[in-house]
Amino acid sequence: MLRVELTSTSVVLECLMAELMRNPRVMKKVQKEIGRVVGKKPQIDMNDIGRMDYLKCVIKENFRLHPLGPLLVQREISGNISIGGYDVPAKPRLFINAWAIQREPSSWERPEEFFSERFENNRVDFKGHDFELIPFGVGRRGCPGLAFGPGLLVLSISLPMSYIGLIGSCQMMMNYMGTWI
Ligand code: HEM
Repeated sequence: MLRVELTSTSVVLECLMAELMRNPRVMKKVQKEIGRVVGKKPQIDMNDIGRMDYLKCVIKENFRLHPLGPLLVQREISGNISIGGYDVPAKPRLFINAWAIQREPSSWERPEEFFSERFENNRVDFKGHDFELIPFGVGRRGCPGLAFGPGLLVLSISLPMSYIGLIGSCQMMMNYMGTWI
């Protein structure tokens, strides 16, 4: 199980790296923030993570555009229900399409664009209370890795980037992940 779940974090990280390479404007902003908060310190701590507000927006935007498994959230329906005017009988398995929900134009302006600033001064989070952003699922069967999955991403991105730049960090991360997968 641990092997699989570390793989999930590395897949998300890979998408994040790709988005940073595709969006040099965002990458520069992230590098600047990391430089300001971490500088050349040999270690980063929880206080540093708390101060990287832009990186958090970037991570949220990455979760929005690239949910790990678009149909990973599944539920069995316990009783007859009605959803959006459709009657659904008890028992069938319901696949919740996070990919479509997180690109829904009525919830997100310019949904196809990687625009991290949309999360600045925005209460929407991925903790399972805002149903327009559900990369970790929701409710009792939601992902228990929520507590540290995003933290792992911040650490993985910020440490290598503050020293050796993105390309080097990509290689380093891939090597690092390779030791776990
Ligand atoms: C960025 C990383 C991760 C993402 C995006 C992610 C996403 C998800 C999603 C969407 C689900 C289904 C939730 C639902 O049905 O409501 C899930 C389930 C689960 N995740 Fe994660 N996950 C991540 C990392 C982790 C980590 C690091 C761990 C553990 C160390 C973990 C452990 C689990 C377990 C045990 C379940 C099954 C929960 C259940 O069925 O009750 N995940 N994950």
